[in-house]
Amino acid sequence: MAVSSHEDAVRAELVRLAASLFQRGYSVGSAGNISAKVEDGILMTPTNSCLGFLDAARIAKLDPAGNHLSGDKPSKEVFLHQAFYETRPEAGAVVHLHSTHATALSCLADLDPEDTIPPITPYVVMRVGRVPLLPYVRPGDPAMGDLVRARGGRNAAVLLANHGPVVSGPDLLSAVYAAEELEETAKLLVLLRGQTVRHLTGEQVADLARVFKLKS
Ligand SMILES: O=C(O)[C@@H](O)C(=O)COP(=O)(O)O
Ligand SMILES: [Zn+2]
Repeated sequence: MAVSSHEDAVRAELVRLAASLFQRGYSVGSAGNISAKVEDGILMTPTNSCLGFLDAARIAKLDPAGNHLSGDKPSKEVFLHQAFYETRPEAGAVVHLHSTHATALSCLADLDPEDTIPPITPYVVMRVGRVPLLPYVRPGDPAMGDLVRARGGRNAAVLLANHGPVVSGPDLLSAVYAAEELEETAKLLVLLRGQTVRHLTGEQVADLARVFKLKS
């Protein structure tokens, strides 16, 4: 199958960024999966692959309807990724990790399901936005796609209960940066648990949204 130079570049970028996430401990073993749109479909990490050691030529390719076209068998979370692309036309990439602190937050029984990552710093507002908690379903369950669709594309990122974060962005680099920012903020929130925390006010969040033209 002929591969465009744009697709070649996206494959190379996916391998590079996934390895960087792995090397810095944002993923371990074969946890996590990443996808990115190309002209005629979606590239997705193969199921059971390690983000640290991807082979660009073996990355799975799906058509826009989600049918497997080439490469290794795609991640079992294909429904999750597809639901982001369906509900957020501006999404060009989706990153799912089991990064430690965001996953720790996803296991807390007293988390606000509408606002799991409250606005404690401007950058998390700018990069990630509001992050709801989606109820637990088994990894790979098509119901995960329905849960994402039920949010109607309002959120660039979600936390999967007792599982981990999922972040979308206009391109791979933006989605990876947002996933990193979400994890770092989750770390701060875990560190700050039990302390009285000053959150940004609604006005401060609105000011960021206005100045940086944020959608969610
Ligand atoms: O937690 C899981 O099992 C998946 O969500 C995951 O992170 C890795 O699954 P594959 O992408 O199918 O390897
Ligand atoms: Zn997972």
